[in-house]
Amino acid sequence: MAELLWKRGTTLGQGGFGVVSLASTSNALFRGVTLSSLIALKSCNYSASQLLKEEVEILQMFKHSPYIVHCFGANVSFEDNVNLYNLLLEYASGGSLADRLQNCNSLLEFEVKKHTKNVLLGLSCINNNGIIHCNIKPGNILLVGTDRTAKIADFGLSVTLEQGMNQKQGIIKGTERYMAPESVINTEYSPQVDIWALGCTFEEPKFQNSKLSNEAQNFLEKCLVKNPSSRWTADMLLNHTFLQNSSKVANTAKTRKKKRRFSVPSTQTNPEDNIQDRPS
Ligand SMILES: Nc1ncnc2c1ncn2[C@@H]1O[C@H](COP(=O)(O)OP(=O)(O)OP(=O)(O)O)[C@@H](O)[C@H]1O
Repeated sequence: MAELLWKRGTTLGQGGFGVVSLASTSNALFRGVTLSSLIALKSCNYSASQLLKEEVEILQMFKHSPYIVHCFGANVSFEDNVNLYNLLLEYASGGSLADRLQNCNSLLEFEVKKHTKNVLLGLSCINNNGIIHCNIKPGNILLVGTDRTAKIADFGLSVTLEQGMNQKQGIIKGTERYMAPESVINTEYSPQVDIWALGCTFEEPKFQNSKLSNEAQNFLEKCLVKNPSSRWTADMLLNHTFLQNSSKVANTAKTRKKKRRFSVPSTQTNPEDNIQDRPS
């Protein structure tokens, strides 16, 4: 099978499990997919590549979802006398939602609506296929293409439903400020932890603030229900009134220059804030 040829460029960022770099490719078409000339490489030392190998397997499951970052496979390179394991990913030219928030402090409600809808479509696909992401946060929502489509990335902490059910061994996964109460208190993991994290992603610190529309406020309340069995699922939230007619609202909002904004909690960038396999 044809190899995807690439040349490593500048570093885009550093995560808990590897370094992400920009790379240029020479293949215009790869395994039936038309490539842009740029991809992203998530690389780590080959000897510590188990988590990236698991991540590539999960990403391959979702290669047909437009709301999950596309993975072109993985390969090994020898650079500066080190064997590196590389995940070949679709490049998000818009950066992450965390970058977007850092640059603007708050988002117009129509933009929140658009991103929320896309993330929920991705989560519905993930959760209905038996996977729990476990690390939904602004830094793991990437904005791809000129239309800045929000896509879910970084499956480094993901588990299957079965693994989630058997997680009750004092093992905590996730990024603290986005972790659902049941996972912090009882190390309980179900698809509902992703919904809590989504709520935290778009929650305003002053949640009662009248700047939010009633629909937006009600939507967040459904995400942030303490009891996971009463928390709404991704499919239920996709039918919430907040997300209805989102493109129409986007146009109206644009033309009338509505000033309804979501400010979002400052995002954390310290990889040590990520908790992985930490005994409680
Ligand atoms: N496909 C991509 N295109 C563009 N930038 C990316 C891509 N994947 C990751 N990045 C950027 O690289 C940085 C590191 O990403 P990575 O997923 O490794 O870690 P993280 O989510 O920041 O941290 P952690 O792994 O600790 O949760 C992030 O800032 C992210 O925005």
